[in-house]
Amino acid sequence: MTDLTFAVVTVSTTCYDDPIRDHSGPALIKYMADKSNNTVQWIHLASTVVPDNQTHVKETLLKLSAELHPHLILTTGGTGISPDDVTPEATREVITREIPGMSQTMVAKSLAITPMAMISRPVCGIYQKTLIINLPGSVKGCVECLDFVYPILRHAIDLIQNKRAEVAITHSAMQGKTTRKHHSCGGDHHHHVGPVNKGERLRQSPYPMISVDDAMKIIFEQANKMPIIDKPLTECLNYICTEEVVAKEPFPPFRASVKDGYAVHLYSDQSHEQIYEIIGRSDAGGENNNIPLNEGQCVVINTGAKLPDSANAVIQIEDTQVHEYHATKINGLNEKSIRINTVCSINQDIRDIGDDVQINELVLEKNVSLGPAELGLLATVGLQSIRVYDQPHVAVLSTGNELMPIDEPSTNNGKIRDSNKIMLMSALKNLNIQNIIDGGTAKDDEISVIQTLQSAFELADVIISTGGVSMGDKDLIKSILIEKFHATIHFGRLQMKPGKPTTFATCEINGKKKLFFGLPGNPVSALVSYWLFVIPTLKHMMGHIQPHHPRIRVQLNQPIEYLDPRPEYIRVIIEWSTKSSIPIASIVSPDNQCSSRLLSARRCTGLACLPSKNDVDSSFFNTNQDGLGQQIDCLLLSL
Ligand SMILES: Nc1nc2c(c(=O)[nH]1)N[C@H]1C(S)=C(S)[C@@H](COP(=O)(O)OP(=O)(O)OC[C@H]3O[C@@H](n4cnc5c(N)ncnc54)[C@H](O)[C@@H]3O)O[C@H]1N2
Ligand code: MOO
Repeated sequence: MTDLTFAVVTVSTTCYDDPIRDHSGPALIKYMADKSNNTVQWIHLASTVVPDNQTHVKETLLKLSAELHPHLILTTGGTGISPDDVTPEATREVITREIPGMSQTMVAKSLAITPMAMISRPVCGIYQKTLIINLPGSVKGCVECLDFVYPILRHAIDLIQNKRAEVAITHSAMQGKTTRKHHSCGGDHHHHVGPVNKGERLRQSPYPMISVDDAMKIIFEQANKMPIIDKPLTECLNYICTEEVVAKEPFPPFRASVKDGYAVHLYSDQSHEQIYEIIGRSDAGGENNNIPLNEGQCVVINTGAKLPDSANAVIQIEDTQVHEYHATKINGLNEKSIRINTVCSINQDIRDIGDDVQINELVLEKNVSLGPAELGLLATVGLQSIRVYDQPHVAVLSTGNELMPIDEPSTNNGKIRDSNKIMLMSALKNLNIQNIIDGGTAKDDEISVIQTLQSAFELADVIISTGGVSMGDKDLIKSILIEKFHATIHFGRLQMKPGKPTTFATCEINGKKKLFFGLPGNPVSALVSYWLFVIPTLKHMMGHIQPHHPRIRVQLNQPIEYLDPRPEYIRVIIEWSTKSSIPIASIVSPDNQCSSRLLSARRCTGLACLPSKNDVDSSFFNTNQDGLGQQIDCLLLSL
């Protein structure tokens, strides 16, 4: 299986203004995904939307090639003949070798479908080791044209990469002969190194902005349940059990007294005077307590003690009085006989064998969280260990030269205390994660980031980092993940506020799949992303059947007057009261919920979900005169 990487650039001013309108980019990604099979796996590294601007397109192509080194870049749009169509010109500025045959094939084959192909000007060529292909802008056109050239793509890439073995195999397959030294495909077996514009920076994120729901789906496709292990009951609190448990023994295992009092053998004649002779005692856990009783005899008994087989009722001490005393104490008491002051019935205050748990009764369903009651129950029926989903090892690491440990005194040299580390490690403790690893702090240089990531990957199944995922030239996480750890970045930008640069990647280290959450550095963004994505993922891995936060309807305590283009997750404190039929959500620090301001998360118990301003009409802002705000959905984080 060969992994080949590709990126997609949509060239369209309209889509640049409103990326949701880009359908061609996603169609190309889908086409390539569908082409993955057991010999080639197409890995989508990045997508971006740029306006019809020659410099912009050129810079994007240069930076994508230089930073991500994809095998292939597909552009869609801007290949026509209107003044705005500049993709071919921009591409020509980038490529160092043109492949006219590919462009001619696309035009020739398209002509059989539409005469419009006459005015399409795609350019295909090579920059460094990346093959760049211009495709038309329409969904149908771009997919059709890609399909025309797809049959030679793999071979072209092998040639560009100078993969001699693969090239030879293709040739022999094509020509029905053994390996040839020379061939006629026009490929150059010596790879071409073009100039790298080191000084230039990508001015737009190459990562498409995807929705929170899509992000969640992607994560859940990648996150596998943990292996099942057998664990001693004493270590199983909050684990999810994977087996159904049926009682192998009854509880109580003997007839037991429900009260402190007397175990009696009742007179069969109800009219008999209710005086009972005390002939011994049965203590809880005591031995030799099966004293034979005749009618009118009893033993002193305590709650939970085994009843003599011949006892047929228990009378609580409150319903008796001493009738006669011994001169001295026997077994701690000097009572000789008692009178019962109440009407008794057979079997009263006796727990029969199996009254609480019958033999073969289901005591625990599968996939249940093991809380105190469940563990007590399992102990009751004699289990010492149980099969549960294991927990992942989770590492938390910070990035940034500005960070100093929390026990450092204040300085005036641009340093701040690392609050994210303690915040996220505590959040994991709250989730009852047992194996939390302090993954250290990476400086803003390649070597430090690589070393920190390497050790976190070795120690943990899930890695949570904060910082270094946005657009700064010191934001190294994504490129290092791709280049040094061959990670797949599943997404690198989200339609949410806060938390836009939240990144999710997977990679394989020592034969094991690792999940990487690159949370933004801003503390509130990090915490909101942790709540939204990391908690459900970890719960899912640990076997929770309902890993997602409950979604409830709340009424805001004050009206929202502005909305952001990104759906926003505002921090609220949910107040439940009998006065209102709907919980009231008080916005925490309503005047300033900026993502660096952790005060806006203080005591927060919910994330109220404000819609994007593009998804509502003006009626959203019409609230009642009662001073309260809109009714909206809210994720319940805790009570
Ligand atoms: N040109 C652009 N700049 C930024 C964008 C953008 O789209 N274009 N996005 C902004 C958004 S939104 C966020 S959120 C931040 C996230 O940036 P990073 O994840 O790369 O994080 P850093 O730049 O490393 O740090 C951001 C901020 O957080 C502080 N920080 C970092 N780590 C910690 C920590 N462990 N404890 C406390 N505080 C921490 C750091 O000092 C910075 O102030 O990017 C925007 N920029
Ligand atoms: O998305 Mo950022 O997280 O707004 O500050």
